[in-house]
Amino acid sequence: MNGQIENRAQVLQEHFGITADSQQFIIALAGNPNVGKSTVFNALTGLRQHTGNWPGKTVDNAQGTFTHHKQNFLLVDLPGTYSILAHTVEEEVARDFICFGKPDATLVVLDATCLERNLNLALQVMDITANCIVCVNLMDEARKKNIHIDLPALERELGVPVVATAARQGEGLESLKETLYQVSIGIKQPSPRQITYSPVVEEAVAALLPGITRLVGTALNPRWVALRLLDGDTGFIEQIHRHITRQTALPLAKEVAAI
Ligand SMILES: Nc1nc2c(ncn2[C@@H]2O[C@H](COP(=O)(O)OP(=O)(O)OP(=O)(O)O)[C@@H](O)[C@H]2O)c(=O)[nH]1
Ligand SMILES: [Mg+2]
Repeated sequence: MNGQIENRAQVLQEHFGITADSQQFIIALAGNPNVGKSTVFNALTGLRQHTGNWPGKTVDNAQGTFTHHKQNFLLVDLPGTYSILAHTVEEEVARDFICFGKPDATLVVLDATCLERNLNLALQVMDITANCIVCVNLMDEARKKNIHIDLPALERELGVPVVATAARQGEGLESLKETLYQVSIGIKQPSPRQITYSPVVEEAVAALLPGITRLVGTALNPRWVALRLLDGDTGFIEQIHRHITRQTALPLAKEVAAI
């Protein structure tokens, strides 16, 4: 059972306290603090939502549903974070959900008025999952400040769908729902730009990839796992151990130690 993730509904229930039915598409909502995630979340889900805490953590959790083309979606509002390298409990929650909750798509909300800073998180999410959509929110504020964003160029550069919104005004939400639908159902297939690191890092990644692929299979993106391991992220090895298989983590740790 190496590398095979447990049944998703069971993982969602046991590890994340989320009850989802097998017909629902699950969307993770990520973004820096204060970019309008909850505004997007509220605009899409209305009153069909409930809030609580992530299991075992004093971090807020909000889940809500919406329907588009008769397809039901479960939207999960993740804590606002600048990164998902798990230096804080919020980052750990966001990373674990994107990695192990296996959402059908991850929506990264960005602030149109400070795009460059916000793109860091989008690039990290794109390293974990191909099913990523970028929502450039606060477009009304950007317009007020005479900030022009070349959305087609951004989409080309990132390799993932980009949707512009002004969520407080309800602008762009139909297009957002349609894009979430198309990516979740597979009509639209993002192909995120992959960052190339220095030759020494790339060589180490290449050395690790076969072993990691053997161990995690398709349960995680092997390149992301290699980069986390090379970064000495021992907490992540523990999470792999917790979420995937008990046999996986130890050989992984040995492979890294051998490099
Ligand atoms: N002008 C404008 N304001 C917005 C827009 N979207 C959200 N806001 C406002 O921005 C502020 C922050 O919005 P939230 O939805 O709470 O942001 P968040 O990302 O959930 O914040 P955290 O959960 O604290 O990380 C609120 O005052 C919103 O009303 C928008 O498109 N335009
Ligand atoms: Mg919020």
